[in-house]
Amino acid sequence: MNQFPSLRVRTVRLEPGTLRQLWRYSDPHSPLVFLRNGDGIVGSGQILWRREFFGPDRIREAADAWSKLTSFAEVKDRAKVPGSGLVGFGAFAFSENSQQASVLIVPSLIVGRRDGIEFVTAITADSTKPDASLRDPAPLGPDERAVFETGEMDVVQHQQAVDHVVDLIGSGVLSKLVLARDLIAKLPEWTDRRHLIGRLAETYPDCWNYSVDGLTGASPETLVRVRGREVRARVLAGTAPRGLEEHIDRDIAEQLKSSPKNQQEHRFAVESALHALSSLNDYTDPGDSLTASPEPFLLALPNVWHLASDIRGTLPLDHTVLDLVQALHPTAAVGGTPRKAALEAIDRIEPFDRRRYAGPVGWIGAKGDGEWAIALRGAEIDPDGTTTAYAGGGIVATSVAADEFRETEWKLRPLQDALSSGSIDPYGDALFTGFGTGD
Ligand SMILES: C=C(O[C@H]1C=CC=C(C(=O)O)[C@@H]1O)C(=O)O
Repeated sequence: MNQFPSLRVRTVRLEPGTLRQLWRYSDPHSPLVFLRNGDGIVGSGQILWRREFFGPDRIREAADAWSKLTSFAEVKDRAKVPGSGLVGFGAFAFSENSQQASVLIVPSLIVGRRDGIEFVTAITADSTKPDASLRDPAPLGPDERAVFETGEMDVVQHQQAVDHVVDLIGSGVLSKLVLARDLIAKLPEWTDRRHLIGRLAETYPDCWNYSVDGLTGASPETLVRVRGREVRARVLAGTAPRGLEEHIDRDIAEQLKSSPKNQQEHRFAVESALHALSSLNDYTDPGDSLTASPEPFLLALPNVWHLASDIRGTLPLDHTVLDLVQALHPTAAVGGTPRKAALEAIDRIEPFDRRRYAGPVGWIGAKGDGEWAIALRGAEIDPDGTTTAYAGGGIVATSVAADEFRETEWKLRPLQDALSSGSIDPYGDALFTGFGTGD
């Protein structure tokens, strides 16, 4: 594959209402999907360009490679909405020490929808004319389910690790650390993976339904999105389960909102995002201000409540969304505070490579715009069907190990339900009268 082929790109608009559920247009075995509320983009056809990146400079190198590739591209875009024109799908490893490749991928065909505008993008790398006609999605194949088993960290190891982190925090080395655990399953190779995405999209429509290079899930957290010069991020930290009965559910939400432990966990995450974004821009121009929600609000998902804060800012001149991804990753919603000490401790304490769990997943456009989620509530699904799901939680000084384990169970539900037998029941047995004693 030529390192930097001269891509020819054509986007045409479709008659509104032409497209079916977008995930159906993806490849059954290697879906490329980035959707929310039914809008977004799906790649298929041939992989025209794929680059892998490793190590501490993986995001910067990807940004450089993307800017070279786009400088050679000829783009005719008749839709001009986010996701139309030339787009690269990407997923980055959480840790600079990961063995897992971070990737940027350009497929030959992209189908998308945004605010009622539907489009097809065709791309060629051999100087032939791109044919932007819509192809029917492949018929759905087998829908096999998988059952999860304990991964590298069982309940006892997890609780010991939480206690250890609480001790580290007590000794003043850290203020917060996000500790994760894993589950393993085997999805039969012949399974049509679109079923999994379809179920996630149906149950968690407000989340980013993503699938890039085997990394698949439904994440509620926007790392960063850029449209023109407008920058948005949504920081999540602080979690409680949903209650089945309305009054219990409301009580749980109120307890979450007034919980000093969760508020503290949340504050660290917001501060880390604001610090990263302000490091790129001096915001001396009043039109370029950086603002965050004055206080966290409650975000309801089918399986959990979160404390959430929205951040708005302006893209510094001559920057792209990947520059912001590079600055932000990892926020203290998935790493910790202080960042460096937390990352070293995560590498030491977790007995597995996070791979791309909790890393940035999303897309970048030819002009440097794009949408990136944090790859949460998901799994790495290898080509042979080996599936590793991950979930973590923020540990602070007052964390209690048993509560932290339960929290990872709620967070594993989206993927477990979508992959295991039986119909999806996002509430499941999450009928609680409280959410722990960690305050
Ligand atoms: C690390 C995860 O969630 C993060 C995002 C929201 C709430 C979190 C928390 O309450 O700990 C985590 O910071 C995960 O889902 O694996």
